[in-house]
Amino acid sequence: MKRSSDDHDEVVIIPCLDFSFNNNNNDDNNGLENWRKMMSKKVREACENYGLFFLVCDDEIIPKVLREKMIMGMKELFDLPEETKKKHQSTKAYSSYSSESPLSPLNQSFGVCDCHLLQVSQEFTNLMWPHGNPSFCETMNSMSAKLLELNYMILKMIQEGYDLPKHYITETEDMLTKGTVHFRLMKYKAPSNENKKEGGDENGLVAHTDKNTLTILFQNDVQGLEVQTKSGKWIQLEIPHNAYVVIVADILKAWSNGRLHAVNHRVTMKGDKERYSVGVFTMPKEEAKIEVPPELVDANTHPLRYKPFTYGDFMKHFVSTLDHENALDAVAGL
Ligand SMILES: O=C(O)CCC(=O)C(=O)O
Ligand SMILES: [Fe+2]
Repeated sequence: MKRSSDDHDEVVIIPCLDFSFNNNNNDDNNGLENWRKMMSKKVREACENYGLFFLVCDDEIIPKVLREKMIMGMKELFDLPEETKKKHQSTKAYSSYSSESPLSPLNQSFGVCDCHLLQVSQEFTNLMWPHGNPSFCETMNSMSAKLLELNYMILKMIQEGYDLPKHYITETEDMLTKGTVHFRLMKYKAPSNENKKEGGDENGLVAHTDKNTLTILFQNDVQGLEVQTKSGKWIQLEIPHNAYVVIVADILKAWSNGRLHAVNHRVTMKGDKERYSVGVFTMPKEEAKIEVPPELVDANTHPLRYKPFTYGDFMKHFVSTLDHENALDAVAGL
């Protein structure tokens, strides 16, 4: 468990789950199966209660050195001239370079769609560097593939946490995944001196819920990610060194009939250090129908909140309104 606090001293304990199988030294299969069952319940509880959890793991899941290489490579990437970075453009949503904007004056980001495919990361690094950058290409590709695998594993555990019949797990997996995967690299500048003199901090990323299924993030050790508790308070997360942050997004909230909490979050920059973060965002296919399993509906305690909808319709509505708070209810709310 890790503490996160805000200015009003509300202390919220965000669960920190250790996914290292080796730390659970069970030789027999039953041990592993029991471990997974127990962990699935913890994952479900954290996602229901907080809409997020911290995850730590051993090198077998994601090597620490890969994480370090990723952050180092990102520094080099964001240091490239603006005109080079702007070459990464696509008509697809969230798949281009975005420089600082009035809404996010400190934030630059690269969205790379399906970066776990080698050809995609090669095209990206060949575009950014005159001779490519085989080492960073390999790092990006490997990191996105590992985060994607972890993302799918957590999605499966969430479903197992609800003890749904086996056939659902495969069907839901097809529904919740199998779409494009967004890999995002972000840099947040430290707030300007002028702002610091006034003791202020600055908006790194505006408040939002994620519009995909499940997000995994990690950062260099500069804090800045804040979440809104169910009681409405904003707290700054103290993300443990080497931990990942797993965030429930809107599609999981809808699928689970509102049981899983899509947590509102934002980035606020303080201090004088730059922050780098990386995220993998899984999303369904456009035509995938998001439908609540009947097992998650209970007339008394959990009446049906969402009618079936396609991911494409939801995104079309969101992109045209940019209404973060009400997009889900507007499209599917009952
Ligand atoms: O930089 C971060 O830690 C958060 C990024 C985020 O929330 C997003 O890209 O949706
Ligand atoms: Fe987000």
